[in-house]
Amino acid sequence: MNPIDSLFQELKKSQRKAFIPFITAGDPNLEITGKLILSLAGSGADIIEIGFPFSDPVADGPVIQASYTRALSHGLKIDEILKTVHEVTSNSAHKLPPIVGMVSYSIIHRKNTEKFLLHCKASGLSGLIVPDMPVEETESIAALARQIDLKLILLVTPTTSDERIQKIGQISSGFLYCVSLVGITGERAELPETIKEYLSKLRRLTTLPLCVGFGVSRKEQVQMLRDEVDGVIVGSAIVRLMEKIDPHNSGPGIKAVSEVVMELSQALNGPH
Ligand SMILES: O=P(O)(O)OC[C@@H](O)[C@@H](O)c1c[nH]c2ccccc12
Repeated sequence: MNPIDSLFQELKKSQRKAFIPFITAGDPNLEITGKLILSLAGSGADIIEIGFPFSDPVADGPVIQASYTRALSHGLKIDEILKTVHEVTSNSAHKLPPIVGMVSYSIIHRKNTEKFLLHCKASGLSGLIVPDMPVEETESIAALARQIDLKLILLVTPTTSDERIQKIGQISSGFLYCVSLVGITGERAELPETIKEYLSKLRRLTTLPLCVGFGVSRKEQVQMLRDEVDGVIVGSAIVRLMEKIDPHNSGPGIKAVSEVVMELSQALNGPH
């Protein structure tokens, strides 16, 4: 069984929710990405989302764009990201949380799609989040992904029509990425007031686990969401701290990232 499916089954039994931190691959370098994965795994991450930096990002706010720029400034290659994931997942003495890649369709499209998906799977990724998949390509890629048991996680937003939500719900697997707001990634002081209605509408339209991302950075926001969702995704609040990691002395910077992850995952699953 795909590790994402077993995770959500286990969480459901113990009435827990998935905490999903996002980090950019290669910021400040891939060796540190490997160390961050291990550190997040020990700090309460239930799934780890790894962003594949892209020069023309989709929906990314300034914090994540800057992180992509830092990563790409050293000539980062997609194959090297997958190599790092493979090294970390195959060498770890402990069971790691499932890792999903956040990959623009443009990256997939530039490669041979089938080969790329197989390479992702063989490297130890459990799924891919593709935020900009063209509707016409979706079904064939979903079929390929299904064949090799790689989850294909698609996004819905507050402006997606009910009809489309149902369609996306049928094609997606693993979980549904529920974008909390209309806009780009980045920390927000407030989440939309209508978020609970939006989530209960999604519950009626799909049986997939619902994970909410965009704008979430505070304990109070995580606590407000925890009864409505199956998981929470946090990117910018974590990536903002990655900028401070000193590649020559990465310990303190990695610790700072992990502390935030621990705090937020405890807010998600700790006592009310
Ligand atoms: O940064 P935020 O607001 O916490 O949102 C999560 C998000 O960063 C991460 O899932 C993500 C990064 N880049 C993306 C592009 C599209 C969709 C999602 C993403």
